Amino acid sequence: MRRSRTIVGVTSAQGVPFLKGHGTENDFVIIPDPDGTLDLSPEAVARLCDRRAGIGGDGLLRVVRSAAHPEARAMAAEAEWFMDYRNGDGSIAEMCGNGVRVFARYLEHAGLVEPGDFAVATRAGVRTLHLAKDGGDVTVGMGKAEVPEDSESEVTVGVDGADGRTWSARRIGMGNPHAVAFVEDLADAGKLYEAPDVTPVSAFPDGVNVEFVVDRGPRHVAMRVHERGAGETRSCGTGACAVMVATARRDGARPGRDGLPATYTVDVPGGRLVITERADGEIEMTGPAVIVAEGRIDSSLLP
Ligand SMILES: N[C@@H](CCC[C@H](N)C(=O)O)C(=O)O
Repeated sequence: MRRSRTIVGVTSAQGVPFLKGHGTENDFVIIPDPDGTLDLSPEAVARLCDRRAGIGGDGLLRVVRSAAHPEARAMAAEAEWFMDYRNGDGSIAEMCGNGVRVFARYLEHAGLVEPGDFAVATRAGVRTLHLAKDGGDVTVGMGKAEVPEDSESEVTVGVDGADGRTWSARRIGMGNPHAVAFVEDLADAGKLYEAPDVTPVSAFPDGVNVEFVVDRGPRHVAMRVHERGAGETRSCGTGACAVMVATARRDGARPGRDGLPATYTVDVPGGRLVITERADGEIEMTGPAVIVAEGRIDSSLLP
């Protein structure tokens, strides 16, 4: 991709600029809106993310200066840029782990950050990122996982007509809500055309992302995910972190023992993520992030 040092203003006569990127095939429409002037309704987001009539994406990343966004102003001293993340159906989510790596790659692509360490503001708080100099993988500090004392839940699939299956699941918060179920075979989750039923419903007042996990080897698992607001996707970064934490708890691999971090490889349909829980409980995720296209949005999609 050609590297650019400027952001074109969103009021350009030829249409609003966009880019497309993905992290382990979790794909995003990226819209630079540094001054936060774009009125991005849920309907507009859903149109842009539509895979047939729009650009297509699991979600959308609006790139806004923290100082220009009411939800991020308080974080502006720590992080210049705010990731305004939206799910493909237009709903708002607190955090996106693959998205924040792609967001960082965009900032580098646009010449807004240099490789090395920097911070990005998200609805889940400030996240620190490390961009390697060679355009390689991106590492993000995802914060600490929330594992409620009583985190037992149940996940049921089969609401799409297949035979119903139910598994116990663990609730994990990674800034956004997750339910992690260990299964014998990833195919057991079925087609996932419909959202799995997750109980108790009261534990997930804002909906939930659901991960299905199988073992692949020592400290190595594979997962599928049904994302809130997007359906089944090829990857979910926060979901992979939730899976890592649930698996480490199951394995008794608590970090802090001997002062050593616990590291797991998590395979997703779209690639591989490496996730570490440090001795202090901080989760770090490393994985790819690429920009694949850029262009301008027709006014029919953003009237
Ligand atoms: N794909 C993301 C998660 C996006 C948000 C999620 N669908 C939600 O509603 O919480 C990731 O990589 O973490």
